[in-house]
Amino acid sequence: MALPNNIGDETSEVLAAQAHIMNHVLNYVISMSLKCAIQLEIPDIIYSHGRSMTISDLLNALPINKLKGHNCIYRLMRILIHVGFFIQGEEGYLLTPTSRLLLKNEPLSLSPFVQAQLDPILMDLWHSLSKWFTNGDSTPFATTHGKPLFEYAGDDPRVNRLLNEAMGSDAQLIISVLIKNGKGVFEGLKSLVDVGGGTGTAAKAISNAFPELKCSVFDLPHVVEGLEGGNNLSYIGGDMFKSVPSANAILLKENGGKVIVIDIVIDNEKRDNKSFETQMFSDVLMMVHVSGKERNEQEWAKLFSDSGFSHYKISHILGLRELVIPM
Ligand SMILES: C[S@@+](CC[C@H](N)C(=O)[O-])C[C@H]1O[C@@H](n2cnc3c(N)ncnc32)[C@H](O)[C@@H]1O
Repeated sequence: MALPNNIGDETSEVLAAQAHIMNHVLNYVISMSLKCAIQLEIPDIIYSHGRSMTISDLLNALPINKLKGHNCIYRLMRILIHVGFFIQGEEGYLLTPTSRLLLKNEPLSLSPFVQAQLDPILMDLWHSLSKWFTNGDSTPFATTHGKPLFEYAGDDPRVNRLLNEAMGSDAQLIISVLIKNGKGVFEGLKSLVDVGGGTGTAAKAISNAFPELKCSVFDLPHVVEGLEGGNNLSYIGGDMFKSVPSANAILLKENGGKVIVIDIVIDNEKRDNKSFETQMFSDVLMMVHVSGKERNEQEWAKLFSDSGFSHYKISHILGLRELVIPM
């Protein structure tokens, strides 16, 4: 598209297109600034301060080279305030509900999720996405040092911990909402296995809320190695592709045959809203990280019917995730 000579509608269109490109391409500035703030423990420092925190107080409290301080921290905070992670009050910086959800000791903290998503081990996968599309072999994209990401984690304790903590932090909120608002889901169950249940965040919460329910966490051996269960909680290591029929992000399966899926259902009707955008993010993320996908309702329906279920119920009680129960 050549730039027109006279300033008019077409020029505005090109300028708007340029701004559109810049905004989307530079979006990583926000994620990476947030990651930096979390690594410097800025949310925790402001929280511990107990009231608005001036930039001088923040600089004094930060474990940074003071020569790099004032101006750069001010600029880092300015963008994070702009997008709603902090508030600039009259007397200094304050937390928002979003930054509270990033505090280290907050039970529902999403900090581990942020750290993992923005870790080079996951970010690197994106750099070879186009190469994968064009190369001649048929390997699934998501390989890290030649292995699927979750398998590779078995060779690298840092990545194992990073992924397990990230998955757990994401699961904590969802499962507490489900236990609070969807108690009926677990009624009548005697035993339940959380397939791909990570280090057991969800199963632990369920086993505590339902002491009569026997819960097992099933995941790859390196994920559950050394983990100890309790009265009604146990850990089993194995490969779901060998011993359990195909499962998705979180699959809870009772011995009697009830299947409970907590996952995204892509909703094309919501095309113009934010949650559709997040569903798209998640779908492409699944493609790149684990050669997986998010499904729309028709695709879920086909999966269930191919697996021998005649119908299913979708309940919208979990924000971005849905509770999907095939019957
Ligand atoms: C997206 S995470 C979900 C974790 C957990 N459900 C949670 O929400 O915290 C997927 C989980 O599946 C596990 N996984 C991947 N491949 C597996 C396999 N072949 N057999 C068993 N578990 C597997 C991973 O180790 C990981 O813990």
